[in-house]
Order: sequence, then structure tokens, then C-alpha cells
Amino acid sequence: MSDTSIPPPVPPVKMAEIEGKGRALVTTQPLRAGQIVLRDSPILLYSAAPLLNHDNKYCSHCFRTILSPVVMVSCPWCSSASLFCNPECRSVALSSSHTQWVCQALSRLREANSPLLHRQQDCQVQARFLVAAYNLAVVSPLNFQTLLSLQGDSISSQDDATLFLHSVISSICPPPNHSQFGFSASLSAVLLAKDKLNAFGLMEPFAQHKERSVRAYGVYPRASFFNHDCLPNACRFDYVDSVADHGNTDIIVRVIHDLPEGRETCLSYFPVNLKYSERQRRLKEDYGFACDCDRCKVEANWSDEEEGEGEGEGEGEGEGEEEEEEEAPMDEDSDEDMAHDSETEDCGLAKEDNGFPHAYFFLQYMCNRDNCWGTLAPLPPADSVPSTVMECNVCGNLSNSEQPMDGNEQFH
Ligand SMILES: C[S@@+](CC[C@H](N)C(=O)[O-])C[C@H]1O[C@@H](n2cnc3c(N)ncnc32)[C@H](O)[C@@H]1O
Repeated sequence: MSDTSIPPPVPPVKMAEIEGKGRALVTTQPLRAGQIVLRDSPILLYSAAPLLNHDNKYCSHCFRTILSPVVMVSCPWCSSASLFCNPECRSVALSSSHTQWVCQALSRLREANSPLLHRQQDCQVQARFLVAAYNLAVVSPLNFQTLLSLQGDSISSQDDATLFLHSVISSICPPPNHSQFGFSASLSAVLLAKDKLNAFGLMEPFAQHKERSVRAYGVYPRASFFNHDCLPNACRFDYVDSVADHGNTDIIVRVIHDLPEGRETCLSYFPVNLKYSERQRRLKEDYGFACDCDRCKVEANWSDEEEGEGEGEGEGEGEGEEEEEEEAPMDEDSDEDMAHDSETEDCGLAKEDNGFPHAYFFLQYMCNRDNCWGTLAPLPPADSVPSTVMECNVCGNLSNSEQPMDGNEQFH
């Protein structure tokens, strides 16, 4: 019998409307550095690989790296074109992510005469998304409704790329007609807009000398409400190759430092080391807004030379995907006020207001491994005592303020 006298715990963040930003996630209580604010499971996952992928090393359902050929199984219909890490994963996939229609659609889209094979990988991956989304409409109408409720309705159905994708799918592999949501160019356009603004990239394992790419994209219903800040106060972790039975594609968002109640919790949609002009360009092109965060207010006045100083040139991770990163200790205040902001002091953050007030942030919260550019957040606090161990959300490295720990050691 359950004890009804214990109230359920209050979630650490709640949704709120913020003028000029739409929906946002705001803290409901003071939070400690490292505290988990959200664990979210995807309603939709799809591969980031080209349609013809002879080098597939990930499970087509859970996207774990396939380590053991002994327990690996293939699809009963398309055979080795879709591999699963074990029979259980395949069994779940056949009634959810890899139904007979998905299997047929992907098989036809990769046939030799498919017009998609001559298109760029991005276009092929968008086709994978549309197939996954129209399949969701049939296997889980509720989750499809949730997808439709996310931000994004601006892509015109007359857009050439959208029309092309829609016409290919409609001629080669029209979705089953028992979805209540129908199938149309305008719905395809709306779905592509949802994907562009909300999909998170689950990355391939970090390797210092190799450009890191996305293994799969996922749409996460609650994490989609995190807005962007160029110095974020939370960052996102995933553990796709975790051996846990369930939830390996969940994303976990932790705050980077202490936060007061009522504070908006933001991620960075790409690595924080990007220059002002590059950040503004990507936010405008990919997300449709001009960023007016405290860091951008400062850097907007920098000369080209100043822009190049202090920040790395590393490129981001996936596309509309989000990468994660850090936080802004500074909030509503002016540049000068930042140096005296009491919250800044509470958080133990820097007051180096020398034209580059966020230098301390980079020192404290940006991974210093070559070519990583990940964000560091403390491990979750134990009994409200913050951990001194920092975890990088890109390479997984654990370190304390003095001594880096074993780079392979990961927190699961
Ligand atoms: C993943 S959604 C975030 C949740 C969204 N605000 C909503 O209402 O559903 C991304 C969209 O949020 C808005 N957004 C995110 N960060 C913003 C910011 N710093 N300033 C203005 N708008 C922002 C943009 O419209 C962007 O395309």
C-alpha cells in the first residue's frame, strides 16, 4: 500500500512563458551545482547515417554500439540493412520504430533508382526523419500530438527541399492511411520545422583526432523547452552506450552551478567557444532568432580582432541537434553590474570585468582536452553537498579542480 501522506517531490523546473522567447524552463527552488533538473526520454529517434550505410555499427533501435556479433540480430525483412544489438531490441523495434512500413519505406528509399541517393546526406537524413514521424502518427498518436505541439511551424510547404522530400515519399512509400493526421506536403513541412528546432543529436564517441559526428537524432518532449543562452547555466549529458537495460537514449540535464529559485535554465545549442558572429548566424539560420543574452550584449561591441581572442574555433556537433553547454552567471544586468552581481558572487563565479567577463566561465566550465570544447558540470550533489568532480558532456572526462581523472572513466 502506498503512503499517501508523503507529497510527491516538486520537479526542479517548471514551464513558464518568457516574453520574446516563448516557453521556457524555470527553477522552482534553489538548485545546487550538478543537480539533475531533467531526465527525458525520446518520443522519436532516427539514424543520422546516409540511407546506404555499409559501415553501420549501431543498433537500429537503441543506437548502442554493437559490440557482440554473437547476440546481434538482423531484421527479418530487410536483413543486414537493419541490425539490432539483441533479440529483445529487435522485438520492441518491430512494433515501434521499425514496423513493416518503416522497413519497406527505407528499403525503397535506398534502392538504386531512388532519387534520394544522389542527394546530400542531410536530405537523406530528413527523409529518415519523415518516415519516423509518419510512423509515429500510427504507432503512437499521443506522441505524435506531442511532436506537433513543439515549437516550429514556419517552414513553407512550398520550399523546394520540402516539396522534393514529400513527393519522393508520396511516390515511393506513402505512409499507411490509417493515421488520423493524414499525409500532406503542409504536414511534412510542419514536421520538418519541428525537427529543425527541437531535435537533439546523440553523438558518436569522442576521439581526439577525429571530427565528431552525430549517430542519431532524437526529439525529447520536455527538453525541447530549454531555451538557448551563449553562456548557459545547465548542460546536457547522454550515455547512449551505457549497459543499463533501459533509458540509454535518455538525456540528462544538470545545472552547472548553484541557481536561485525562479531562474530560467538554459542550454547552449552548440559549443560555447564559437565566436559572436558565428553564434548569431547559426541561431538566426537554424532557430530563427537573434540572441540578446548578456554575453552577446558584451561581444556585439567587439572589433573583429577582439572577436578572435580568447575563444576557440572548434565546430559544433550535430545540426538542429543541440549540443549543450554552459551557463550564464550573469543575468539581467548591465555589463558593469555583472561584476557586482550578488548571484555571481553566490555562484563563486568570476568578476573579471575586463571586456571579457566570461573568461572565468571558460576556465571553469569548458573542457581543456584538445579538440573537445565540451562543457563541464559537477557530478550530482550527495546529501546537498556539491561534488568537486566535474564531468565533461562531450568527452566524458572526469576531473577535479587540480587533477584530471582517467579519461575513460564515465559516470552512468
Ligand atoms: C527548442 S525551442 C525552445 C522552446 C521554445 N521557446 C518554445 O516555446 O517551445 C527553440 C526555440 O525557442 C526560441 N528561443 C530559444 N532560445 C531563445 C533565446 N535566447 N531568445 C529568443 N528566443 C529563443 C526560438 O524561437 C527557438 O527557435
